[in-house]
Amino acid sequence: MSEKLIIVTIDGPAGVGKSTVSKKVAAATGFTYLDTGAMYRAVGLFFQEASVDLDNISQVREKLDMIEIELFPATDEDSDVGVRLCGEDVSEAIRTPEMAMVASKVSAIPVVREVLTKIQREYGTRGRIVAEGRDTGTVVFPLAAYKFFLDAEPRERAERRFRQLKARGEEADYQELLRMTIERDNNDRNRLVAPLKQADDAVLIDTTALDVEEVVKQILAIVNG
Ligand SMILES: Nc1ncnc2c1ncn2[C@@H]1O[C@H](COP(=O)(O)OP(=O)(O)OP(=O)(O)O)[C@@H](O)[C@H]1O
Ligand SMILES: Nc1ccn([C@@H]2O[C@H](COP(=O)(O)O)[C@@H](O)[C@H]2O)c(=O)n1
Repeated sequence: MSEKLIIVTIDGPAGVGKSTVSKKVAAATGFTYLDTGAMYRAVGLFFQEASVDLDNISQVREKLDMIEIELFPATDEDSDVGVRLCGEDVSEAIRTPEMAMVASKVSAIPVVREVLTKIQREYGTRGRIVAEGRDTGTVVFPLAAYKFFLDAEPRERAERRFRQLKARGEEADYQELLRMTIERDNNDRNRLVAPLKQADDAVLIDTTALDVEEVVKQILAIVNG
């Protein structure tokens, strides 16, 4: 396979470390990092601001036709990918735990997935992509050369999100984060369209007892073969 077609997919549940690990793998390989979650968060923000009735599919379709999402690279490994929504920088607004819950709702709507999956695949045609999300290895890039599924205990993942928010100087309630983590897991795993699951040919890495560097090392050992 020519190198330009190599795509790495990293899927897994909320708070497991996909973004952190994916950015480091992309930096180490010189690949481009694709944060598919940021797209769903941006759609969620757009629908919320436009007071879209998520049960009104024709309204959802009409609003989807108006949306313009632009991702731009994170300034460093510790920052998130930037997002412009119809020209407005919403990079911070999409990163709240509340927006994650909204994203988890809109991501269950088939036409939303259809539109965003098409955009994600267009990114993929460039090759040399590290794509992270819930369905990048099962639906978006089923022929990806390397697929990984990261997992960890829900309490560990809520702990990680708690430490992340506190480190950013943000208010955080561990019990509420644990509740939201479990709710997002249920939404993502049980939806009818593109549910969160390990691709049959994905390498499972249980990160519960591993630190970030150990996870990145395991992935690079396989990708760099
Ligand atoms: N193996 C690990 N051990 C300890 N902390 C980790 C590990 N992996 C990631 N983290 C930390 O956990 C926090 C959440 O990681 P990250 O945002 O990458 O998760 P995510 O899977 O992208 O979450 P979401 O899907 O909700 O966006 C970050 O502060 C990150 O540094
Ligand atoms: N490929 C994806 C990526 C994300 N989602 C949904 O968006 C929510 C937010 O994603 P984060 O990775 O930024 O937390 C997530 O909870 C999913 O519901 C998706 O469905 N498919």
